Amino acid sequence: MQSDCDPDRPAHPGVFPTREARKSDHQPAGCSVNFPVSVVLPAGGTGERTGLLTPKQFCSFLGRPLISYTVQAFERVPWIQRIVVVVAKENVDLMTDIIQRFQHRKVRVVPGGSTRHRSICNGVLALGEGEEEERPKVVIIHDAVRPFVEEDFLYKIAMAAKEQGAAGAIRPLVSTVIATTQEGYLDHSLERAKYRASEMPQGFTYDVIYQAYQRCSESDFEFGTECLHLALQYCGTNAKLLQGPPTLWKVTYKRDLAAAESIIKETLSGTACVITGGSAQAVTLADALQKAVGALDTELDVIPDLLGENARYLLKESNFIQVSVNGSSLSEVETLLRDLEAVNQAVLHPLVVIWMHLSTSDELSVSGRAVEPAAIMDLASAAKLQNILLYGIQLHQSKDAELWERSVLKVAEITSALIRERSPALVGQLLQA
Ligand SMILES: Nc1ccn([C@@H]2O[C@H](COP(=O)(O)OP(=O)(O)OP(=O)(O)O)[C@@H](O)[C@H]2O)c(=O)n1
Ligand SMILES: O=P(O)(O)OC[C@@H](O)[C@@H](O)[C@@H](O)CO
Repeated sequence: MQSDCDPDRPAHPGVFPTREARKSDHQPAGCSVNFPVSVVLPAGGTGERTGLLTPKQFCSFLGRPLISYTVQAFERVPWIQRIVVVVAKENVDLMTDIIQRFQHRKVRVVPGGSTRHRSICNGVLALGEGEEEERPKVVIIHDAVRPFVEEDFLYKIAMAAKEQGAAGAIRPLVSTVIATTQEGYLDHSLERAKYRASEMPQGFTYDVIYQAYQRCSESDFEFGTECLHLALQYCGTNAKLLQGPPTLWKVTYKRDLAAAESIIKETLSGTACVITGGSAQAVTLADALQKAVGALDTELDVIPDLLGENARYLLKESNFIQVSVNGSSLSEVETLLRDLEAVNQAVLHPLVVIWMHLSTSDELSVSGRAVEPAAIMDLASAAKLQNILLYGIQLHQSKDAELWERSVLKVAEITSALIRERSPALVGQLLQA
């Protein structure tokens, strides 16, 4: 086996799923892959261009580092067997902790190198360390700071890489590329229509990318930024280029972190389920809410309970609205919280639970509060420990149609904001609509 790309790279013991474990992975319709595919996620950089001390791949969004979102995007693809994450030596333990904390599978951590190519090379070598038959047919290489990648495009890249030996994602150029003189003047500009931006993911047959790194120069390792070029230059393999979706962008500058957080929050706030308990007034509120919140980009499913068929919502939903009518008991939402804790779905991101208290009798509207705020605050503090964000909204069902409509619109606005922002600051608050 050739010497390391980074001579002082210590092999990091990793555990890959056994062949038997792999066979259990089903393959979704439309993406049937009949050859082994592994992934290398270069994550060994320092993220200088963000201006932050924390490398961008470890910056947290909703309590989880960016790299964990990227790993999740790959580990949920059933035809991907192994994921090698390449991090700076000083971050190997941190990455190992992230894998354990967020219960990532199929992942091995490998120390990176002083440049991106050296890191990627270390990852490729790690994939070749097992028996020959354990080696992947195709290696997908993907910057760890590009978290928004979907299975269907990965499938296209993997299939093209198997056919051609190499494949890469491209996107149209936004700005024109120009060459400058030594003195900082325009030398010439390139005809933008003839060029494309090279993005990730890229795919290679294992032999091509392995040989490319065997044969490339020190200058390639030190200054290169393009694996497709290495495949062409050193293996004569001309990559198939596939136009990817706009979501393949790379987190590079500080503003990109804010953009990534906004997309993550948007992804989590698309749907919610309203549990009515079967009460007629709750159903009336839920139906009105469904129309109002729908207009605010969150789709609501209205269900009476989480029993039988409806239990599936516990496993697929990130946002829950428990409607309670009159009474001051929190028992229904306490039951919901217990059900959510039992399915342990809040490992990867915080769940939102909104307790919506609808008072329909006039005397309660006079007192203004049917529930002691301290009660919901205590419950919310306990739920927060399970990464569940509990909020309260109180509203009164007015007999005045206009007033009722205004209340429902206000509840819809508050509900959408709570689901979208997932703000820790409002946890346990009993908001009045
Ligand atoms: N020695 C290096 C340098 C970069 N990368 C990884 O390659 C990907 C793309 O590189 P880039 O966006 O340039 O990341 P950084 O090098 O961290 O950014 P900067 O240039 O701003 O420091 C990132 O996931 C980065 O962690 C790596 O694995 N090893
Ligand atoms: O140069 P950086 O390390 O910022 O990013 C790496 C990019 O060059 C690379 O991801 C794509 O251009 C495809 O090779």
